[in-house]
Amino acid sequence: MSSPKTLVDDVAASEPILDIRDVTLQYTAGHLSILATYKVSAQVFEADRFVLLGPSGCGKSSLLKSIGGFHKPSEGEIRLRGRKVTEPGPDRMMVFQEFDQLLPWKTVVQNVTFPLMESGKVRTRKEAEERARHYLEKVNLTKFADNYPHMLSGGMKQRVAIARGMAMEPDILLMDEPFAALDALTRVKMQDELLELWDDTHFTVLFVTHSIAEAIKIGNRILLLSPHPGQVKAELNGLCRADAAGPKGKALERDIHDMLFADKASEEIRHHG
Ligand SMILES: Nc1ncnc2c1ncn2[C@@H]1O[C@H](COP(=O)(O)OP(=O)(O)OP(=O)(O)O)[C@@H](O)[C@H]1O
Repeated sequence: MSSPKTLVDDVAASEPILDIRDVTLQYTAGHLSILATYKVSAQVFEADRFVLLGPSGCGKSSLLKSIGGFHKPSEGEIRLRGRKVTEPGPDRMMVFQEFDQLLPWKTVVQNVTFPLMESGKVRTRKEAEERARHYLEKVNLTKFADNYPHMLSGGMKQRVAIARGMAMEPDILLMDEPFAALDALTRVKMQDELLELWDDTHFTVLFVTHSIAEAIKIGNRILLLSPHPGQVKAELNGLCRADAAGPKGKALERDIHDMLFADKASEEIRHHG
């Protein structure tokens, strides 16, 4: 009789969509060289809700920019479906924290159709419009399709950005603290909506946050990065959504907090000891 399959077997059996291999990211400012991440490795698989979690300045945004093709690693490489990432492309769509990521002179639906037409993802304007309206419906914005961005709340603008990203049907959606600038209630609502959207379409998403609670709520996997320069501290797999809001979620939150700040605590002990 064969032994039961484990999560590890499943992960090993499938090819990763995104393969981050020993990625070191560096900036140069004058004579100064700033290390943002050091030898970070991770693999993201189809339909993962993969969260990059770490304190401010640990290089989360830098890593996302590098995956987006905007920043070349000084060491290591990033592969998307086996191809080395060297430049931006429509196979990786980004959603940022800022509310000004929409084109203010275009309506909501035009903001979604614009990259579809520009990238040649669809052939006709009609096809682009149909696809845009389909995704706007998914984020509950049908009624606002013909409004301009300045007529929308922050949460609604983020929904448009999500619809725009999803309409491109990318290999992976890259989200850089997309809800961080929202008020607490809207943030919770948007997290719930994102999960509902995932239940509906099972898209692959890489989600950056520095909120432990948000990471636990959103992710089925979490990559924990150490403070600056970001290095992999731990990888948490097989997280269960049903546990996130209960006592198991709270215990995990405490464990993650301890893991993230263990170095700081031991440093403080060294300093004061
Ligand atoms: N364009 C840049 N030029 C020089 N240094 C930069 C640049 N962008 C980021 N850095 C530095 O790289 C390090 C990582 O920054 P990054 O913004 O990637 O971190 P982060 O984890 O996303 O932080 P936060 O959560 O605050 O957004 C920081 O020390 C930052 O000062």
